[in-house]
Amino acid sequence: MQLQFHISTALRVVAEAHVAEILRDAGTEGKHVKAIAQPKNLDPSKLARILRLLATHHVFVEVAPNIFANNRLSTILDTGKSVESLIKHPEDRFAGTQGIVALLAHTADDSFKTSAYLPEVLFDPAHGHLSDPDKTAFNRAFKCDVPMWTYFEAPGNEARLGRFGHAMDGVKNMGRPDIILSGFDWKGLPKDSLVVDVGGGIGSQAMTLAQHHPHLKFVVQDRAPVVKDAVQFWNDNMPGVLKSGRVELQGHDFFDPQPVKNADIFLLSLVLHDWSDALCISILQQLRAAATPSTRVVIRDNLMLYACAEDAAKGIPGAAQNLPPAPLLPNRGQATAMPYFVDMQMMGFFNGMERTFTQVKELMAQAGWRVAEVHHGEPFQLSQQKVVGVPM
Ligand SMILES: C[S@@+](CC[C@H](N)C(=O)[O-])C[C@H]1O[C@@H](n2cnc3c(N)ncnc32)[C@H](O)[C@@H]1O
Repeated sequence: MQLQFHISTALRVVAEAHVAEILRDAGTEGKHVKAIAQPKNLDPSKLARILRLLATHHVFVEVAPNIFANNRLSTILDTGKSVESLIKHPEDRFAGTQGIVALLAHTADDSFKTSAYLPEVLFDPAHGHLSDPDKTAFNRAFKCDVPMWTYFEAPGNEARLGRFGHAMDGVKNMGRPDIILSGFDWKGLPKDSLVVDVGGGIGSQAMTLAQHHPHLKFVVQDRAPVVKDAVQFWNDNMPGVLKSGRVELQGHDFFDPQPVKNADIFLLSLVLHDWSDALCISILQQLRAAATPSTRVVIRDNLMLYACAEDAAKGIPGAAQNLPPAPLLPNRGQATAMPYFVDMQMMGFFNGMERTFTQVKELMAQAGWRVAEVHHGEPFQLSQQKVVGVPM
């Protein structure tokens, strides 16, 4: 188990060497590793060992000594672009893709390096108990003293910032891409209801909602440089929608007063898990201050379960869950380990965390929101849970 990290390294190498794209037309016969290594000038004998580790895990096939072919798992690494264009225009590598390779590259690079430094931070008497977003394992790994978001926006890190935006689209496409549609009655909202996607990234979730619910309007807010990247994403996928005004992209820092005062819904999708409790309360308070009596907040994050039984909060529609019988673990064990991995990422990147329902409910109460509804969804889908709040 303790050596599994080499798989992350190997996956990053093959993704950045465009191996799946090089092998696309080679079919089941495959190609010699010398030809695979050539476009990115890698040492063929080293690349062969990396590919062999992956083939041992059924990603790629070694069809004959040093000859490798794609298989079903390795084709997930194919961006669909030509090797020539990937090499000539690395800045466009993820544009128009499903973001899954961007997600893999982000986690095998940013997350992996960060995770390696987590023990150093946890055992540091000065930093181990802090929850500041600039005193993290990420800060140690990348030798910087600003939060990850600020670091990504610094000159020279454009590729990391762009990759992160597409990686969020990858998070969506890795599971059921329309998971945002379930667990809240978007259809039942009156015509022209305004959904504000706060910290919406390039707008992956808002786009799914906009495509399925033409009666809704959207403001997608994020940090200014992210919003700049979002323009192309919307123009490519929903041409004309920005021009029509149905969707607006807005640079906004969610720690500042919320400028939209007539929102029907404030959506916080995968936002609160990035922050400590105190900072989550600040974000929720800004939304509460801008809410009308009928505004609702929809929080989409993983709702964590203990690895043992816990009394679920009673009296709230949807809060109680059907748990599996023993000897299965109450949280279904390794089969649902993904949110626990994501939790480690949040700890390393931001001093953030994935929370239990009770923890989310308490944060909301401290910011003036009452939980009205909870949706747990299907057990094996990542980040699908939704908690709906109304002003207290
Ligand atoms: C984990 S991503 C989630 C993106 C999107 N909501 C989704 O579900 O795909 C968190 C987002 O929060 C944004 N963010 C971070 N700090 C912010 C701030 N102070 N104000 C607004 N957005 C911020 C990041 O740029 C990033 O796009």
